[in-house]
Amino acid sequence: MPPRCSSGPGILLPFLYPSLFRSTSRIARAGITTLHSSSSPGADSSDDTGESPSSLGSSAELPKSRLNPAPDDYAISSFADKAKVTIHAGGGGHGCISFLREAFLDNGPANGGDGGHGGNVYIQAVHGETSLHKLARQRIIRAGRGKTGQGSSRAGQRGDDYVIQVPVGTVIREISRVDPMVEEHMAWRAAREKEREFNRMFREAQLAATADGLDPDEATASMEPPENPNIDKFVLYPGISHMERRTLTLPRLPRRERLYHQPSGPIHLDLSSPTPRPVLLAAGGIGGLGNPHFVSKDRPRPLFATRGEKAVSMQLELELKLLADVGLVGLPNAGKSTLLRALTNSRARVGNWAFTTLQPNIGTVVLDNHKGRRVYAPPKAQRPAPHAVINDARYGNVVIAQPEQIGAGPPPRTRFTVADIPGLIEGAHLDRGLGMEFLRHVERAGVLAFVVDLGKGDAVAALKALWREVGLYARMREEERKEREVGGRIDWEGDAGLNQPQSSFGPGQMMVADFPDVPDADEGGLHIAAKPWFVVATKGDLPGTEDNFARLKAYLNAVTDGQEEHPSGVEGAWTLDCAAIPVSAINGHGVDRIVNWTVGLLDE
Ligand SMILES: Nc1nc2c(ncn2[C@@H]2O[C@H](COP(=O)(O)OP(=O)(O)OP(=O)(O)O)[C@@H](O)[C@H]2O)c(=O)[nH]1
Ligand SMILES: [Mg+2]
Repeated sequence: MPPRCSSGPGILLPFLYPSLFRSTSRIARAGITTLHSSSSPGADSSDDTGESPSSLGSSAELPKSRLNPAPDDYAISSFADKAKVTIHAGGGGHGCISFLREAFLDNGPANGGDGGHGGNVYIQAVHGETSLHKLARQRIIRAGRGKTGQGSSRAGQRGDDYVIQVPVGTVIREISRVDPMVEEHMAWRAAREKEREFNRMFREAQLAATADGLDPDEATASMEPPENPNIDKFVLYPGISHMERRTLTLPRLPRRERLYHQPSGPIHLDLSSPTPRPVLLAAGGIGGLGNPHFVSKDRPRPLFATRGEKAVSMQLELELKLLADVGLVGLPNAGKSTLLRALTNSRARVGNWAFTTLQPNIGTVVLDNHKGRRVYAPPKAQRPAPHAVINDARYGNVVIAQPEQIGAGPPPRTRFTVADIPGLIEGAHLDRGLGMEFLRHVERAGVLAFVVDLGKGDAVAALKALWREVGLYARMREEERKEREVGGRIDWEGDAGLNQPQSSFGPGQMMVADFPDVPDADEGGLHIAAKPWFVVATKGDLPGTEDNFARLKAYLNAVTDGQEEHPSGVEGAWTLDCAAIPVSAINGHGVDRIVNWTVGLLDE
């Protein structure tokens, strides 16, 4: 069979099984030579060395190198993809009770300052953050409390806001919330009810006494009135006596507008793109009013001020779904981490046993020389069109942009990220092994790369097993999503292209993107199966793997041609060009072709 990939400049001939390649490809591939290729001499060039690939032997016989490291040669990453945090917005500071005192002025006017407002807690998704481990350790987050007002009409300082910075791709769910204002309001209603009941009984007792010819005041003297229901909302002058406190007539609380509106719960945020402005989670309490606010003709020297509002606190669950461009999916010990090391500068742990990788690793494939200049610019014809129209009923008829509005096409891709997750085993979707925990990281990858070990059994069976797990997981997630009531989907559009005027949003206010709804979940796992994918047939250097690769290749050709169904069994899954790329990651062979193929799929 002729080679499947086009042999343009920059693409080297398949090094391992040249006879198995076709000459045409349905997807135009960008011809890119990575820096890694130059740093891994001999890559894709077994002809140069004259060495037969099959004679390279197993990893044990190979000299130790960056791609065949000792088990202890790896970088420990402090990574956490889940965190539970309790956030406390800052309470408002109390108002101050104070009077002007000056020489020759004994009883000056009230001059207590207002309390400061409490700080808010915001969340913001930013590039640069990669893990939730700091939050997982921190566990409790408090915004600053508003300071109490001071004499001489000095207002208290506002509490400091707290902005939680999370990686892009974090999903935030509210588990529980305590809103003291709601509790206070309920207590106030109960106290007011008590007061009304007392007033009714008091009136009845007085009427009864008058009817019996008794002194009504004497008859009701023993009846003790309940405390003013508003008493808890005021700070009283410290020198006030118990009796004064009982007889104090407190004014109605003035109505006050909140500066920031507490978002109603339960909060569910999906920060799948960087948030240009922080999203408000918990609003701080309003500061109390100083005693000058209560001065009146009858009450020239108010001996009280109001308390600052207590603020809301809530428990949140954060879950990070890494947003890598490519997700490596494979059975344990297939060679995923070695491949990641070969593709990127990652120092993921490699070992000849299952479950070497316990946490996801992310690596970046750099396609330029770090200075913006591409090592190899893809031909213009292969670049994606500068405009795109999604004409799909599920998304509505969304016209993204017209070419004349954009002018030039998108800037050429300079890098992409690869996620290596722990190996999957049969039943991973049922939480066997470590797989399911980490499958969510590939859920959002643009392209899936199935890493299949050619030296270990039938590659087709391995691929089908992997797809089965991924497909079942996808279905499970969709059912989960269906069950969960998604209150509101928050997304951010950046500063441009908003349907709502920017000015209508105050700083830190929540903004619901004017996107069409997420397509309904009832797709039978299509949200993963519709992604472009390919197979990395690794350990091609091992002897006797050629037949296995040939079978895999034939099977994938049949899937592409529609003679075989998609390995996940999902109807309508992506089968445009199902490729298998043979590599020997441990020798750095075939890595360029993976980069090349991936860029083609990502830019599609
Ligand atoms: N001969 C050969 N051995 C390889 C190749 N790639 C990986 N290996 C070996 O296979 C073993 C497993 O490699 P890993 O990269 O740790 O495999 P993994 O898929 O990340 O494994 P888990 O993290 O356990 O899922 C190691 O001993 C590697 O040296 C290859 O291309 N050729
Ligand atoms: Mg690994």
